[in-house]
Amino acid sequence: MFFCVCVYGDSSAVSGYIEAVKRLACEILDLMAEGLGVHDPSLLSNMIRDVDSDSMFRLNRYPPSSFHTPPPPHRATTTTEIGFGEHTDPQMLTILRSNDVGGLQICVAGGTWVPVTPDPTAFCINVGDVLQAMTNGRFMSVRHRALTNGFKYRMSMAFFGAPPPHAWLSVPPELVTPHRPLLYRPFNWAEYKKASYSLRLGDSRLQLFLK
Ligand SMILES: O=C(O)CCC(=O)C(=O)O
Ligand SMILES: [Fe+2]
Repeated sequence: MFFCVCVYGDSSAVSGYIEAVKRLACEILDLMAEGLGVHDPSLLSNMIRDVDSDSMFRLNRYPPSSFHTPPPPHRATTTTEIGFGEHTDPQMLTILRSNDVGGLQICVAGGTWVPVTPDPTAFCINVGDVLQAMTNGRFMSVRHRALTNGFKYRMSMAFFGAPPPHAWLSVPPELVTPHRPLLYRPFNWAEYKKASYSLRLGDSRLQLFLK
């Protein structure tokens, strides 16, 4: 069993944190756009800066596997379980931070799951589906999942930078060339969210928007 709480910013500690990671997300997006040679480097981050941005903050708490099924007395370890099933984050960019308990894994080419070393002093940055679409596939949304630990609680907090519901997710013209034609048809975040709700967590949503 896994618990998650979505927070829309109320206590000053939480809203201070959200403001700081939002700024970080915008800086990263500006650097990404600059690196891709996009003429207006704030084109991506403006989506998150917009007052109507649908960004969200989530706290995840994964009780240890032994919380529900204690290991038999002769065994020192329990098996790990899936705490958060495999998925890609639908938004643009995720700024994730966890306690010192491992569990996050990312899926690399060939379908191998690679553990991310837990570091409570570091941020893990995930590219989400919308950024994949807006960069015409230059940055790829990362498939990931979280396992529970045998004995310890894993806690994580994630800021999901998202566009306003009705903004068109347009691809900068510099990223569309004869060699790299447009991958996805134009859509907005409201449409994408609606499509996501009709699918299962692990389904590949972007496929529905291929041109
Ligand atoms: O807890 C984690 O490390 C991953 C959480 C996650 O993928 C999510 O909240 O979307
Ligand atoms: Fe995620």
